[in-house]
Amino acid sequence: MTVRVKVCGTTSVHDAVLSAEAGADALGFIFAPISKRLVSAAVAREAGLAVGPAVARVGVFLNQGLGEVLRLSEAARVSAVQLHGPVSSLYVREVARYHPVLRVLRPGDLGREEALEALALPGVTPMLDAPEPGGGLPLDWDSLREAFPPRAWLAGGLGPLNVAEAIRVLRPAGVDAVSRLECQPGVKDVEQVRAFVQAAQGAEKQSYPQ
Ligand SMILES: O=C(O)c1ccccc1N[C@@H]1O[C@H](COP(=O)(O)O)[C@@H](O)[C@H]1O
Repeated sequence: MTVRVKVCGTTSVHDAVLSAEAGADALGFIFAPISKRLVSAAVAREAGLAVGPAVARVGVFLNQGLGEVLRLSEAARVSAVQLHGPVSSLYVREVARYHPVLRVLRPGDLGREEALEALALPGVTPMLDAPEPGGGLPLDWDSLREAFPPRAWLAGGLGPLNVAEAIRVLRPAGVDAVSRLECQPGVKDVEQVRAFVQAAQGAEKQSYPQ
């Protein structure tokens, strides 16, 4: 099994190339207006062209209208969409008609039927994140061992120093991080990005020996 590594909050072509060269499998582009890492569709599109199709480009949205999600995703030419917020399974289904979806859940959502319903839809992959997206706070991984959904990705306060432990405990399909990889909001710290990708890939070799 290969753990996928996503570096989120990309706001420039420079940082996109930096993360791709560090070995990231996916880059996140945040289109939520409240974010300190807000990026335009034009820059995201240019960054995607710079890294090429081997690196996934994920458009990140927080509780935004369906039309806005589809319009920005099309303009930025993303290859997947990440949906945060209390949106309905009908909304997730509609987005998944056009794009592969990472549906973000918080630990408190794991018992909610409406939240879990969306995970059964074709093209929808779960991602577990902390209640405050981009807040840099890790989840309590041990308490999630039983409830962690199959095929799920993990986010929330991950960085070079703790990602290996998170992978060992929960065995996620992918890991995602932003705030611990920056020198300031929206600007990548190259050493942290490299160390994060290496730590995740190294943990994978230990956790899933061939
Ligand atoms: O980072 C943001 O500003 C943000 C805003 C709106 C939606 C999602 C956002 N970021 C996501 O937060 C998680 C993890 O962040 P962190 O590593 O804990 O800082 C990640 O999924 C980002 O895509």
